[in-house]
Parts: sequence; structure tokens; C-alpha cells
Amino acid sequence: MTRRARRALVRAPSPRLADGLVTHIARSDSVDPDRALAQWRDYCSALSAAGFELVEVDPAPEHPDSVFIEDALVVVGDLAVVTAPGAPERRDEVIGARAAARALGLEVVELAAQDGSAKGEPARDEPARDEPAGGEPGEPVHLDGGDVLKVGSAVYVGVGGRTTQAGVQALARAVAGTDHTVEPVPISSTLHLKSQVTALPDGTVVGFPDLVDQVSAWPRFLAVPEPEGAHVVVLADDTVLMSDAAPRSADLFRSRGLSVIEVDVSEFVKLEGCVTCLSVRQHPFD
Ligand SMILES: NC(=O)NCCC[C@H](N)C(=O)O
Repeated sequence: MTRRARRALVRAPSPRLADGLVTHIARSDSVDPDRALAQWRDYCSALSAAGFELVEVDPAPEHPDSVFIEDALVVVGDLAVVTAPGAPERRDEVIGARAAARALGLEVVELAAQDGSAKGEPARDEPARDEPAGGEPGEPVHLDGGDVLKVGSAVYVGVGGRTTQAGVQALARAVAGTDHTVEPVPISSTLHLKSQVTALPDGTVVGFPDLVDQVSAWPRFLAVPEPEGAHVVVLADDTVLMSDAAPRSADLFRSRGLSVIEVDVSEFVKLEGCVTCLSVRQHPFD
């Protein structure tokens, strides 16, 4: 197994953060860009303290949602898939994400080129394997990284919000040369799949049941007592990062033997963000 750097790509928040998209929640009139910047710095410090090498993607102040870098890039091992975001307003965010992935020497593939169309850059010449079925003919390829939940070698992809079935199929083609398999998961109650569930280091999927479309879809599911408790970033085999707005969920994780680092991400929550979407992580053995 190749040992990779433990890295996190991050992107500084735009001063126009308050103009970001909201879909499932009411728009807040209290988004404070200075506070958001301070929270983002603390979030970055927490990743650094946990041993991640931080890689800053060039800021995109003209794009209010650009701080949510996770939506622009999916990293699987040494492969970086440049996404095709579902919201037209966010599509150009991939330009800086692509440049950063190339600068790191990752193998960069374009999701938009994986549907056989002439869009994007040439795809890697890989045969499709274990491709999820479905997708209407002519359906556009869209996928946000926030819909992609990796649990071991399984890559679950939320479909029904920003990501299309054609996007899922394109991702399956993109990762066909890896040992990961892609599985679609229908979603309707949240913006992204990872808005409703994430996974602990042991693969247990965690979610706030009222916001999970289908709890029974997850073989190992742990209900958390607060909505913000559904979002964890795995920092190590025994450590997770999460919002400080879910203390009872944090205690639940600690009772399972995990160390829990808590950060304030309240300004980003006002734009439907959470801890996961503020970075793209690359783990040593991912
Ligand atoms: N992966 C994520 O959870 N991304 C959050 C994106 C929030 C942004 N306001 C959006 O609607 O696209």
C-alpha cells in the first residue's frame, strides 16, 4: 500500500459569502464575513493540529460559495475528480480546484468528460466497470462533492438534489481503475447526502433520523441527538472533527472511544454548509 501525505485542500471564504445559495433553509440576514473568516482559520488550525498539510486553493472572491471546496473536487487515493456542480452559479469554482489538484501532482480526471460527450477535457481511457444503472438519455452530468460519502471502498453518492444519475455513472467511470465501487443513494430532504449522514472511522454511518431519507438504507446506522451531530470529518482512526453545536452527539462519540475536536462553523451553517464541505481531505491509506 502506498503511503500518501495526509492533506487537506481548503479555500478562503469569499467576502460575498452572504450571497451564497440556500435551498432547504431560510436565508439568514446575519451572515458575518469577518466572523466566517475567523471560523475558517480556526477550522484550518484544527486540521493542521491533527497533522494535515494544508493546501490553499486560490481564493475565488467572486464566487460566494467557493469556501465549500468539497463540492468542486472528489479525491479517491491519488485520483482527483473535478466535479460538475449541479448549481450553475457554482460551476466555475472547479477552475481553481483543478489547478490545485494538478499542482499537487494528483491524477486529474474531468467528471464532465466521463459521459462520452465532448464537454470538459479528455477523460482517462478506462473501461467502465460496475456502473450503476439508470439515468435518462441526455440527462446532464452533475455531481457535487457534498453528495459523495466514502466508507471504506464504498462510494455512496446522493442523487436527487445537486447530483444526477448521469453524474453518478460518470463518477463510477472515473473511479473504475481504483478498488472503489460507486452506489447511488436517493435523497430528498437535504441539500447533499453528507448534509444528512457521514461516517465514523469504523464505518458506522451517523445521522439525525428526522433528516435522513431512509435510515434502513444504512446497515450500520447510529442515530445522533442533534442535527449538527450528523457531520463528522475523520481526522484519524480514533479522532473526528465536528461542530461545537452538538455537544450530546460529541459525548456519544466519546462514549465510543473517539477523541472529538469541536469547532464553531455557525456562519457556514447559515449557508447550508457544515464541517465536511470546508475541505477536501486526502488520507494516507484512503
Ligand atoms: N458539501 C456541502 O455541504 N456544501 C455546502 C454548500 C452550500 C452552498 N450554499 C450551496 O448551496 O451550494
